[in-house]
Amino acid sequence: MEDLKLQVYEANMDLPKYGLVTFTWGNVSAIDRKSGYFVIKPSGVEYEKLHPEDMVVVDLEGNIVEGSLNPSSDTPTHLELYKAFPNIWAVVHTHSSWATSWAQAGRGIPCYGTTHADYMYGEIPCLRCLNEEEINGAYEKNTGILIADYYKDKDYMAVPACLCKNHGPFAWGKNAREAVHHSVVLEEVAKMAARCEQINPHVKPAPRELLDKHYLRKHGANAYYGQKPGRYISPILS
Ligand SMILES: O=C(CO)[C@@H](O)[C@H](O)COP(=O)(O)O
Repeated sequence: MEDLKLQVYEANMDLPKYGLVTFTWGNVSAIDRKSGYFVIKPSGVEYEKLHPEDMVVVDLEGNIVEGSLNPSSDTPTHLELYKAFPNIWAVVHTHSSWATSWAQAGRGIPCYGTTHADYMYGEIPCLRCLNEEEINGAYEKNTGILIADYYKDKDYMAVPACLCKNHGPFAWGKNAREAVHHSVVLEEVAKMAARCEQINPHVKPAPRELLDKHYLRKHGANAYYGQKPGRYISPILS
């Protein structure tokens, strides 16, 4: 687990490096699928005071397996995503300001150009706000269940990120580095899309041919994790 702790530490340190976090508003985790243990940033620890040995190891029941600090408050959300998405190995949550602005506005981010299309096969969805019972219950767990439920009939790697209304963005990937990369892409396309709509309020999403051209040439319809041909269900095709 020491290697995974170092990977997760480095990925967490990339959050301030890429301007995705203010104070401690973000966390990265990654899972060892053999043991079912995942490593996550400790709660409330400033990045500049963070060390690899501070990372917390948690099992898929939510028990702390290793570590003296409390795991991120978002641990239950990460946990639900690892249970629901067997082909992911890392999760990132931030409050990056452009993506969080779309989340607060309750809007998904349309694909307006090839920057978006290269990584996300269509609109980045904004999921509904949790209801009163979900908010007053196990909020973070319910956030993970909401995301898992949205993607249950979709290819969660075709659009490896989403927005949770009145909260913020979550992203995932095949390792911590890729999950952070998706978070950076998300924040950049959120910024571009907001400005695009300011410049031209009547702007339309990019044509489907452009989306297909850019996404599929990079990822292919079944590029991810050996998915069976014909099984491919993208968020916008289902
Ligand atoms: O979404 C939230 C709070 O609204 C959290 O993501 C915090 O922004 C980070 O919490 P820790 O990881 O430090 O517990």
